[in-house]
Amino acid sequence: MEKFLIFIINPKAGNDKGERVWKKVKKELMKRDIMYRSFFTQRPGHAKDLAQQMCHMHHENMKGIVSVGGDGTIHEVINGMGQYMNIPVGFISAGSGNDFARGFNLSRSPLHALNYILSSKFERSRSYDLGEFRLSARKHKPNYFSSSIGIGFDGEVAKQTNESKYKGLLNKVGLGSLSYIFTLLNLSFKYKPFTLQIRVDNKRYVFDDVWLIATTNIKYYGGGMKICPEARPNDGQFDICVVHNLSRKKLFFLFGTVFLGLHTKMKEVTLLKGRDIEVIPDKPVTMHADGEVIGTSPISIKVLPKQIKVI
Ligand SMILES: Nc1ncnc2c1ncn2[C@@H]1O[C@H](COP(=O)(O)OP(=O)(O)OP(=O)(O)O)[C@@H](O)[C@H]1O
Repeated sequence: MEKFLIFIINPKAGNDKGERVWKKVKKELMKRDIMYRSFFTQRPGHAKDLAQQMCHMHHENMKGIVSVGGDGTIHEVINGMGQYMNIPVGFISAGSGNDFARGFNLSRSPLHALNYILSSKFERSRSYDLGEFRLSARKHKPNYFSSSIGIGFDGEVAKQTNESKYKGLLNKVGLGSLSYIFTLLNLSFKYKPFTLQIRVDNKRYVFDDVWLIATTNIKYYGGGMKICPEARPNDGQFDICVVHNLSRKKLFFLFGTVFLGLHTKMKEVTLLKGRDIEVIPDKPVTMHADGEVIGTSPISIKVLPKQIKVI
């Protein structure tokens, strides 16, 4: 039996861009007479279930599994793959942020990315590091992330935006990204920083007045911010950025400089590197993994070197 590609499409990604991107991709696949199967997600969490079912049923007949959507969709696909992480994954950008494409050096143009996927030798896909995390310090079963985990201010921005009424309204008029800026501005006057204990490999640190901690596999974050400019997805470790003792005025300065990675020069920014990380704030703070809200701290994070294959 000829091997085929599986596409998992989030039609709602990028304010319905997923559906539009898929139409173009499908046309190209038909034109080139490519063997594939495709599935649309119908709800949050569905991409994970689909990936799990497809890997279970077709792992022997599959060339690869391609996620069409944003960072949240590929996050779910990877979490559904479980024991089948040896199956190569592809990514066609249709989200609003698409840091996965930036960080893994993939084209953000859907048709270029498709072209690249179709011409690649799947068995020779490169292996990259993957993140494993457990909530409540090692008691929970592991979940995975490919790009980053954000703890604190940005976790709260993600949570409050998703719960807001204005996100839906702005999405309808194609201005969904503005909803994050609204929440960010609002929270920047209200957010209460916290004290943090963090263990990175065998070293322990304490930081006061912490706004956020980002643990990243790639340098990009939140739609192109260079939060950890030295992060590489194949170096066997994570880069960590702790923002602490920051005045509210300087918070805006940080947002102005982070897209170029120049925030790292600020004395309020500490950068660390490590493989095995435990984060314990003095109160529960909201966290996201690859932009998806995952709950509240504490959390333990571990690098799984060369664990995923990216087409
Ligand atoms: N059919 C659906 N209806 C509503 N939400 C969905 C559906 N399918 C998936 N989702 C959810 O859509 C959310 C957003 O997806 P995704 O992150 O891929 O796009 P995005 O937010 O536009 O992009 P990015 O994360 O790159 O900014 C995810 O949380 C996912 O669970």
